[in-house]
Amino acid sequence: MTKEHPILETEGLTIRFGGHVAVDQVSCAFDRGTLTAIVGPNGAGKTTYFNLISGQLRASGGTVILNGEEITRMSVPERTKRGIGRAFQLTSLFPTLNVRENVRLVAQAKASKGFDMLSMASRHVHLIERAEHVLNEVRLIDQADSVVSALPHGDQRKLEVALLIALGPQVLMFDEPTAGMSVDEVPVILELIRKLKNDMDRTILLVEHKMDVIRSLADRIIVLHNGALVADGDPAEVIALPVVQEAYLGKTPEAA
Ligand SMILES: Nc1ncnc2c1ncn2[C@@H]1O[C@H](COP(=O)(O)OP(=O)(O)OP(=O)(O)O)[C@@H](O)[C@H]1O
Repeated sequence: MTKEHPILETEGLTIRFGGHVAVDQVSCAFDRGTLTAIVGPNGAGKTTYFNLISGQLRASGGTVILNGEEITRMSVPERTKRGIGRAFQLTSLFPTLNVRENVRLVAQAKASKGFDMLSMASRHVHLIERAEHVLNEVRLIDQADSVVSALPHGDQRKLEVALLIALGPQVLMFDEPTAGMSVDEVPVILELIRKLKNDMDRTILLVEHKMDVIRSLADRIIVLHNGALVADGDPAEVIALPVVQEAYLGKTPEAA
């Protein structure tokens, strides 16, 4: 069997802010059905690298390729349409609407291409069913009638994941998904990401500082430092690298 081409690639991806090179010639390929954690010290360029992939920032140089198509100069909506989904873009889409309506609206936006083929009524039923399915998947069904702005923080984060799933992206990007969560909320989000990962069609990129989260989820770790890719490989091997332990995570191997 021939190997599939990577779903996502960056080639020499670079961005400069004035004289500062925040992402420096990063070349990396991501295979379908994998979860890659992106680690590195504060200011290493992780979020900027995400912004270049999702389209919030335009590259100074290099390319971003999705499914063999160059998307480097496309807008965020164009990239979203092609299959790049990023959790934070969807936060509190319509804070005054309830949870179910928020998910339905995203499902509707996703399905809008087929508008002429379905009657309004059957289409509406289908979208409601799709919303219910997604809310079951993220265990938010009991909050389906709650107004988003009144949801507890943990449930808002679950809704972000629900909106992402409703969008049906091929590449799912999470930037510190457990940041600011209480200890009992963290396992719920991790379990959701694990479930997404087990669906082989989904490719996940995760920026994360917590090593226990990375250990439990990642198939691969890449390390950025001063904007450059300095390590890439199997989690156990990358975590054990002295350079990661000492310089990037500030811990001894025993403590990490
Ligand atoms: N819009 C911008 N204008 C100028 N400098 C920027 C901009 N965005 C990011 N930077 C700089 O680029 C570098 C990389 O920042 P980035 O936020 O990507 O790091 P990070 O690895 O995500 O850090 P953290 O772990 O703290 O979130 C930093 O030096 C930051 O100050």
